[in-house]
Amino acid sequence: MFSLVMNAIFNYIRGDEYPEPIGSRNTNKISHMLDSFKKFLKYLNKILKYLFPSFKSASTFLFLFLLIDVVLLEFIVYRVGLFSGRFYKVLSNRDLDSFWPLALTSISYIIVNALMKSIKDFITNLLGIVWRKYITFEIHESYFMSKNFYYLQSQIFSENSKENVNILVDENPKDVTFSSKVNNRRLLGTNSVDPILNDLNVSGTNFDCSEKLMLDNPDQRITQDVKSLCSSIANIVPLILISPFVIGWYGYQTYKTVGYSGPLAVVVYFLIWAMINGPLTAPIARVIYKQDKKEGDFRFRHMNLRMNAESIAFYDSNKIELDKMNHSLNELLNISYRKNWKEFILKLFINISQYFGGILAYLVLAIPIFTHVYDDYTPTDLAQLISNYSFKCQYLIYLFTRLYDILNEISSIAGNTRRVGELIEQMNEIKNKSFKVGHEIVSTETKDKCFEIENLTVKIPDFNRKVLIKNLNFEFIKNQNILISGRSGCGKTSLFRCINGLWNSYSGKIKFYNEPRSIFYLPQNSYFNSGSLLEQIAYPSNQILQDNEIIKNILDWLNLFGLRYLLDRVNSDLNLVPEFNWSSILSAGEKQRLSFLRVLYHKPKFALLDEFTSSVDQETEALMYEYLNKIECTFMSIAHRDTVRKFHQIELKFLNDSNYEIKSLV
Ligand SMILES: Nc1ncnc2c1ncn2[C@@H]1O[C@H](COP(=O)(O)OP(=O)(O)OP(=O)(O)O)[C@@H](O)[C@H]1O
Repeated sequence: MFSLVMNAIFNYIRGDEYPEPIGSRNTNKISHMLDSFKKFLKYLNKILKYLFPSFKSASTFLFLFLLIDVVLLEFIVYRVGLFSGRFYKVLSNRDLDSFWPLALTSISYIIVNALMKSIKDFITNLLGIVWRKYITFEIHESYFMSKNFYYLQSQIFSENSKENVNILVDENPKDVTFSSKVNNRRLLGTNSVDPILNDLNVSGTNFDCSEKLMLDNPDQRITQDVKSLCSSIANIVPLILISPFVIGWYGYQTYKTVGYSGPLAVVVYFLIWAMINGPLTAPIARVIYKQDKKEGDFRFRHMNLRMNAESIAFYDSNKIELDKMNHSLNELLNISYRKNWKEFILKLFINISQYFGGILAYLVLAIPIFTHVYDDYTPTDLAQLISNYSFKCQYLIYLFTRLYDILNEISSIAGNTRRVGELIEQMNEIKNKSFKVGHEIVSTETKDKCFEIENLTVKIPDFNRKVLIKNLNFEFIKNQNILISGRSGCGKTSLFRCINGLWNSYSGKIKFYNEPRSIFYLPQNSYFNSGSLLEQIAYPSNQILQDNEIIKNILDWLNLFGLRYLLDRVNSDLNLVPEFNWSSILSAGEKQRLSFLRVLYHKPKFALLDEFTSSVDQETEALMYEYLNKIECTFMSIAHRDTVRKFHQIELKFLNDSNYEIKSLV
């Protein structure tokens, strides 16, 4: 038993089923094992809290009920197993008086047995569903909180300490070390990127570039890994808990019949079985992990094709996509073939051992029978003894192999625990560490000022930390619309990311004089979710105003911006939820026009607009800008066309070498 437990734990600890992390090959194996085991316990502890939120939770009751059912089921199985022996005796003796009661009792037991087994399966599945609900709801809560879904899927590196909080939204600078280093350099007149990065490294408050906030397939972890983790735990934990007692009981029963040789033969048989089975199973666990990963990649490719079907069709790049898709499929199939071969050898061995296990009881019993131990038994009693012993012996073998399977399943549970645990931990890190920036509002009477930017130096939050914008100073105030221009890739959207709080890879101050969340953003890529036309316009608000005036305005805007025909698609019902996906039926310009209605709907005082007219004609573009003025919205807009300059009072232009210029347009 000990070797079994050790084998299962070792399987997990040595990390065979996971690809070895780069750079870890030369590290001390023992400490790596201990480290992995500690991690496993840490993640398990976290997950157990989700599984049993309280003593009174539904999952606690279900689990206890399941445990009771499993114990009773073992008792019934034992009783049912002894019926054949009793039938042997009754039939050999031609004892009709005992036959009918025995037949009725056995039928009743069999019905109860079937009922208990079905209840066990039912509760196990129910528990799996309840646990999945608990974990997934909790994960969703964190995944959608603090924009975790964005950080987990973007190539963004975290920062390693609170000292790195570079956003300064009030009057008291917090990032003294970092800011002062940068400022000193600037005072000395050093403007190149390297000295700033060197300063970062020696100051001890550097970014932790080894810690990337990207996990592979977070969607797979939430949708699949959680599901299989919950059902595996529901399946095996009750069995693990009762197995030692049931094995002890059957071991004792075989001992009572034939002495030590009974349980000893089973243990020896099982140890040989485990020694061969172990090396055959471990490589399969490795392959399963890789296969899961390849399944995720393959599914992602199909999803990607679905999302970008039109672009790919326009490029006429079917061949490239087909090659890539088939390449991904081939990788998956190759692993599946390998797994199948490995399973063939394992199953061959399992089948041989199962049949051998079937005759083991008779081989063991042959010894006392041929050495005349049971000479005083009548043939009928001997037949009953052989039947009973054969059942007990075979069931004991079954219990050992079941325990072995359970322990092997632990490595799959450990794998899923790790994947789900990593996700939970990563999300907590984003929440607790300094990754997300908390915006504060500077208390002031000047409500006409939206924010003020002081000495802002923005870096790309990747490994290289390239500086995009250096020492930027400006303020965004009412009725002073700002045009942001500059060559592609110079950092225009990145400035919005910093203001929004998506990136905190910057130094300097962003002082808000209005609630930061009241600023309305129109991102470069229009986004539409499923739902009614009204929901698309009211997005991102989920409390939709339905009064007559608003509806009338919406109908006017749809008319004005050439989107009236969209009403035909929803039977003139703004609240109708259509079958189609808005993103796939709208043209790029229509998407921009429909997104723009969101600004009109929300009427924000301040808005940040990222190339929101790049796909519409100039006439409509002018109308859109005029409407912004009409609703008295002050905006900063990123745009490339000269024709929009007249709608702005200030231009912030990004130049080469992270420099910029600000000029008046009036
Ligand atoms: N998550 C990211 N990880 C690494 N680099 C990034 C990331 N997001 C943006 N970048 C890089 O940052 C630079 C600035 O990007 P940004 O989106 O701000 O450009 P932009 O000026 O808005 O360009 P465009 O006019 O083409 O939209 C680009 O070189 C881009 O590749």
